[in-house]
Amino acid sequence: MKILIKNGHVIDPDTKLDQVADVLLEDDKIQEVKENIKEEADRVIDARGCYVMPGLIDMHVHLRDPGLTHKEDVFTGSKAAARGGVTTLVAMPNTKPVIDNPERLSYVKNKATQCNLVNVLQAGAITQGMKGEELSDIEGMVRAGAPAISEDGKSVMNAQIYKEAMQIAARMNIPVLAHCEDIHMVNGGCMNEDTNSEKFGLPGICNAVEDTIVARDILIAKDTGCHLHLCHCSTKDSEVMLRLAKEEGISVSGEVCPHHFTLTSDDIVEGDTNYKMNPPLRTKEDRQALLEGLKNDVFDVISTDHAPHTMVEKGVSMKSAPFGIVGLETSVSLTITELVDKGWITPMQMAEKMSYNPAKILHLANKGSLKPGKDADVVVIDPKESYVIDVKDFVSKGKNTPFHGKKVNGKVKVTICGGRVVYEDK
Ligand SMILES: NC(=O)N[C@@H](CC(=O)O)C(=O)O
Ligand SMILES: [Zn+2]
Repeated sequence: MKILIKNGHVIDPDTKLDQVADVLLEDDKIQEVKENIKEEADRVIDARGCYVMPGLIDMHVHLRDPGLTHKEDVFTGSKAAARGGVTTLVAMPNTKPVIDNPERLSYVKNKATQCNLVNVLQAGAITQGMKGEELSDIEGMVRAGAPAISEDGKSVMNAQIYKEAMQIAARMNIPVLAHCEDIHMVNGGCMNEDTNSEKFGLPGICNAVEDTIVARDILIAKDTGCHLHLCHCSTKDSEVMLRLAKEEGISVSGEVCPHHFTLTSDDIVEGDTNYKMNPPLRTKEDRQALLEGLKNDVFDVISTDHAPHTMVEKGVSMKSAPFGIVGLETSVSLTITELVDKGWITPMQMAEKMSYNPAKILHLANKGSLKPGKDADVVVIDPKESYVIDVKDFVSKGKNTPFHGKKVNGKVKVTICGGRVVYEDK
């Protein structure tokens, strides 16, 4: 099976190629990338005017499987990923039960194999049941295929337990994906603590909730030598600390989610729980720092934190609704509209942050690259096509997004995973 992608703007951070060229895929590998490939192919894709990038890698997805499949499951989540140009995703372990042992990890792996759409990698929980008390079988889960460990949804509040986990992660050569939040300081907060929370009369979440744990986690990573990846950074001081840690040579990376670089708490529509996520939308100053940090490559990764919830669950007050919004089907458009079109990042940086860097952090040697011999995971994106985001078009079970009705530029046209077309915009 040969697929020839013709005349696209090929953007490959691995080879630094950034020009119009053709890409030939043979079976599940990249065969050749150059101008004017003459080869016969089973399928020819006209990519004129489109970016052709290595398939996107989303390091932060909640698939909700097992146990919470009314919100999402491996199949619907994989379909949403494919529609978003994502060919590899890391699923977080805050499921029911929590994925804290090799058997549960294999359940997700097997289900993903049956779905046969995108590459689903499952992160293992750091502590048993995510209770923060006893370490889970980290070695066993890594042997069963976990590319990382994470307690996402929470921080491991006991620093000694976290240190032991980081020592194991360092030994096993896997990153720790850190959700930074001092739970004692949240104190019932449901949005950022600022003039808007005062105006709405809602309890706030201060920046220190995130910042204190970012500082702590960087210092424990320094001590143990493990790679620390900071999930969903939202504050200006997270950017400062990540920058300083990198300057000091500590092995650390950080991600920003589209909602945090697009919106601030000023955008919150009173009572609309689609604006409730954790960490919360922050202030203009925080957003500005995130944009600068993305531009200057302090932040290595754009991930979605795709967090589906049902309308019923979300259809309550700001105080009692669960935190989280979906992201898989809007991240490419928001990244192009808010970052590329406004000059914050180049298309090459987009490919780095959405594919190449995640592959490096997760040690996925055959991904995030269009070099011949690498996996035939490719996304074709029309950066100029504009459209209005409509939750009715989502294939995810989750419709919880504040971006319904937003006009955006940039549309995923074709997603190819392992040499097979897994999504096509028609
Ligand atoms: N981000 C969120 O608001 N919610 C996530 C948890 C998380 O990513 O921290 C979820 O699982 O719903
Ligand atoms: Zn989180």
